[in-house]
Amino acid sequence: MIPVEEARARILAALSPVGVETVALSESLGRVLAQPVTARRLQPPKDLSAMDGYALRFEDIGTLPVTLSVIAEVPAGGSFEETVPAGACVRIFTGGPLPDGTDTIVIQENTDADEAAGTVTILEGSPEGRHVRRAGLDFAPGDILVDTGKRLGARDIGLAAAGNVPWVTVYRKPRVAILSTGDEIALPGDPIGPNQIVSSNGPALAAAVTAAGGVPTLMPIAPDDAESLQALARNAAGHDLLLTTGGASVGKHDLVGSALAETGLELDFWKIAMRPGKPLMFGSFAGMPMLGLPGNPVSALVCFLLFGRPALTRLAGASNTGVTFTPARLGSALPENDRREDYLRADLHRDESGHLIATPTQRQDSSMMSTLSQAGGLVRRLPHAPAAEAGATVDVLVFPDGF
Ligand SMILES: Nc1nc2c(c(=O)[nH]1)N[C@H]1C(S)=C(S)[C@@H](COP(=O)(O)OP(=O)(O)OC[C@H]3O[C@@H](n4cnc5c(N)ncnc54)[C@H](O)[C@@H]3O)O[C@H]1N2
Ligand code: MOO
Repeated sequence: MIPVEEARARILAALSPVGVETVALSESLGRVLAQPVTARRLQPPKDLSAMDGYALRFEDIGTLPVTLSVIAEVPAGGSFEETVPAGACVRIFTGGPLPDGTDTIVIQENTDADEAAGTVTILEGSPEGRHVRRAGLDFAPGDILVDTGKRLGARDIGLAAAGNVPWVTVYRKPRVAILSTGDEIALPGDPIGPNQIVSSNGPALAAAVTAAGGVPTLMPIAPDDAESLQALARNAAGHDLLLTTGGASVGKHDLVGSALAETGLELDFWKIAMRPGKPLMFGSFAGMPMLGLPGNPVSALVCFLLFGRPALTRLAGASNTGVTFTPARLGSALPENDRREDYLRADLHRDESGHLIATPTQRQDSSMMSTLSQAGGLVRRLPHAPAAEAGATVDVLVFPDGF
């Protein structure tokens, strides 16, 4: 059994990002940048007014009140191409470019306009340069707006758009084959015998892959015979990752490791010091990295979260392949831990003072999907962690969106 951190490091070390493609910015949400987005314009393109008011020469408002003639009107997108002389100003609106000669904005609330006379009286002044957004305040042509390895969110898409970038080069989405194994497994909705189990692993993993930015292929369920298993696994060739579930343990019917080894599986490791998830295996098969998840549904999904998701992140070219933990206070006491690293399903809530409280579920059986679905995250207990009282600080892996 190898430690959890070592298992993840070995998986990540064996993977490299998939190829790239260029997509319209409007289609790029959640995609990972393979080339930086660089600005194609100066933003703002000119010195602009940040307020509705009057653009004037600061030197004209040394003594107040003062009446200036209003010689033009400049809305956002408009312009006044002449130089504003001393004693004059222009009516300007938020986003309007400052004409030459002006350097300061006085907001309209601090003025008294006489439209018939074409004048405005400045009642209250502004410091020099007030309410002016300088050209290039946000960015200049050639500036890197969003860097390689970032998963694009709405804010990044807005920034790229502001930089006049309509296309972006991103990694293509990793393709993941999902092969559930076991004679007892049936697909949801299929005719089902009294001793059969409905495959929760396939649909759950497909959803988890999609939520993590991959494209899942649900393969047919492999029965517990070596030949069918080998044939179905070979059919997955061409995917960027093969996920299997079940058949990973030591029982007579646990064939995944042995059957695939006969047809070229090169195993990197099998068995990790973790609960749930001990029989996890990792290797390469038919040119694909292969992650063999345990059959127990909670074990399969927890292993996906801790190893499959970082693997997908690496394949997708994203830089944040780590697993992030949040400190929380234990809602109930825990006994000391043995040599396996534990991941306990836990209810998460905030107390009146805003502290995150994590209360491990009473029953942690790795077949129980109900407790996994109801939990908010996993409490991590390191190997040999001492007994902990309620209120002690623990690390929690909060379930990500879509998981
Ligand atoms: N003697 C030992 N027995 C077991 C050990 C061990 O170390 N020594 N490890 C246990 C642990 S821990 C786990 S986890 C399981 C993992 O076993 P397998 O990966 O071989 O999984 P299976 O035996 O095929 O199935 C286990 C369990 O999960 C159900 N299952 C399988 N596939 C699905 C699916 N697609 N959807 C829903 N449920 C599924 C299956 O019916 C079994 O009940 O081994 C322990 N045993
Ligand atoms: O590690 Mo198994 O995953 O405990 O059920």
